[in-house]
Amino acid sequence: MTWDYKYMYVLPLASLLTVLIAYSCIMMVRYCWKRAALKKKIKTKKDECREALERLAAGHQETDGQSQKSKILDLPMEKLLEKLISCEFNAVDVLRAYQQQALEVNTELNCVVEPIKEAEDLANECDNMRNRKDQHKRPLHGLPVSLKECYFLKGYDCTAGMSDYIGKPSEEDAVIVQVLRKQGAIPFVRTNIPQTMMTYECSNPIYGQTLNPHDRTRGPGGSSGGEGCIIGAKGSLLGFGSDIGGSIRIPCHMCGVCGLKPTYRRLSVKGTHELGQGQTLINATVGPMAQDVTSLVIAMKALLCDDMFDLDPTVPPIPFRTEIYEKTHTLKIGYYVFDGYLEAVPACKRAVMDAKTILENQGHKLIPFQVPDVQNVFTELYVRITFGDNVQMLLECLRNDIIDPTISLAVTNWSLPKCVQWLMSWVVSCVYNDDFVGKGIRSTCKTQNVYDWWKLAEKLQEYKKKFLSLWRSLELDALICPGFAFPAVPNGEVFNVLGGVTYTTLYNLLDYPAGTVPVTKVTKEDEAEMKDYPTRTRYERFIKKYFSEGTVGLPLGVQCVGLPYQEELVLRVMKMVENGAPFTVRTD
Ligand SMILES: CCCCCC/C=C\CCCCCCCC(=O)NCCO
Repeated sequence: MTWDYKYMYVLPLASLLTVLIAYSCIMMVRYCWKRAALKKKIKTKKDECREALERLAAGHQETDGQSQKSKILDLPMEKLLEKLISCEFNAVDVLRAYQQQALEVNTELNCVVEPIKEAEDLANECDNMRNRKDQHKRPLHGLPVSLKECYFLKGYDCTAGMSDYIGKPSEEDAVIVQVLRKQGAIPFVRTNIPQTMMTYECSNPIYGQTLNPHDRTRGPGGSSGGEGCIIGAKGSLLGFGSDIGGSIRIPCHMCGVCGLKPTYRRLSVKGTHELGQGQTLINATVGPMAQDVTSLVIAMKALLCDDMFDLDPTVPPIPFRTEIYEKTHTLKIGYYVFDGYLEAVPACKRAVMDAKTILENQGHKLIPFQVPDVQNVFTELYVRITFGDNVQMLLECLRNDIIDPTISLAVTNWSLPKCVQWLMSWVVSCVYNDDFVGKGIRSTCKTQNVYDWWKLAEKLQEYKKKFLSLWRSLELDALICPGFAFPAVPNGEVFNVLGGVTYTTLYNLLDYPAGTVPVTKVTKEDEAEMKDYPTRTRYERFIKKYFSEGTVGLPLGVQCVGLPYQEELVLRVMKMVENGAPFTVRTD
């Protein structure tokens, strides 16, 4: 028998193949095993939160019906506080009324992540204080407040919708939470967020999707969507959100509530979950959200106190300047209805024009304002900075996670090799007939080294300088502009209209305080005007589709903007707009 040389390769090849198959099988099993473990981890967390809510609901069934409930829920925050401080109402009764209301609205809207179990003890402590008559010293005595899930709370997981953070409870409360407690407030529920908090569709694989209180087929906005929703549905009077691109203002606009994004560090950000805290050019801020402007003022007054300045010495010790808020002199206010990139829909433009009339009727001078270079500023500065690590940090956090469908397209794109992303970005630019997304994608892979980063920081400074000199040349005190480019977006569709964020991101980039106040609602006439909305680009076509029908009655806000550290002036403008347009929070 002779050895056939052609067989000399068979054995090694067969062995190699066997090893490859075995390796693939092992990897597959490992992947499936990891995936199953991940699903279990998420389910366990979900079950824990659901059970906590059920326990709270069961507790309420056992307690007697509350005669005072509707009396409590009908009061605006200012009046409720008066009754709590004067001991006309018990903190425990008020807490129970709001717990019940939150549970009720949550059944349909899914805005609450979990209840805060310490609330009951705090309420009892409040009621015990009345013997010592100490309650007068605490401006938020007995007030239940809701918190976006990203605030650290001792003993609670702070996940931002990412399973990597499940089972890692915070060791300490956020500074804001500590100060709120010292001032008498009772944190009572934690509210939902989008996965990563870097989009405005409020959905994640752990807690699910939150719906808009005015139309369940649409979203509440985000990322503080749970807050917008619970306050808009009257399940909370005061809540706290965070904002690096509009996350306080977008849900306020879409849910018909008020909110303030202060200048960075006017309030302490210590103890809040943020991806990429090493990025310090554009910073996330925290701020209050409420049913009316007076409640925001009460919250700011209470928070800007020595306790906050002691607990976080990076916060400038500037107490709330009531004299600025209460001044009555005539203001010069700029306004615009179009920022130069995506046309706001007619309803959102009208909201600004309504606010303009309201302010003019109060004697103020309004002049047109033109935002310089907004599209370029978004792609070349905002995206390049906020995703300046080539999105590494975000991808690392999501590496072993289940990705929510609302962000999966972005995450898939970012996971591709850079050269493929580069090619894709040009395809996208052509298909969309719009350079916004394409440029945005290219921007996330542009920064290579410290030199690039410094150049970017310089460009940001230049833009800030340009904007300020325009502001100064017009001698403005404040600005008003659309709360957003459109009202609440149909569920699952935010990605198709992402371009709307230029209206809000601008004021994060500039670090100007900006607040959103509801002004009006979409009318039939606004909708009819959508027939002339442009359809040149993909975003425009989607906007036309989503907002030409089914939007009547949706809330619309305007943004009021001031120079850095002028929160009191911004609140004054918001209050004046609110006075002329009493918007009642409505739930259908
Ligand atoms: C993970 C999905 C990202 C999609 C890519 C979007 C690029 C830019 C859009 C910015 C959108 C900003 C929305 C609001 C973010 C915000 O303010 N978050 C609060 C964090 O505290």
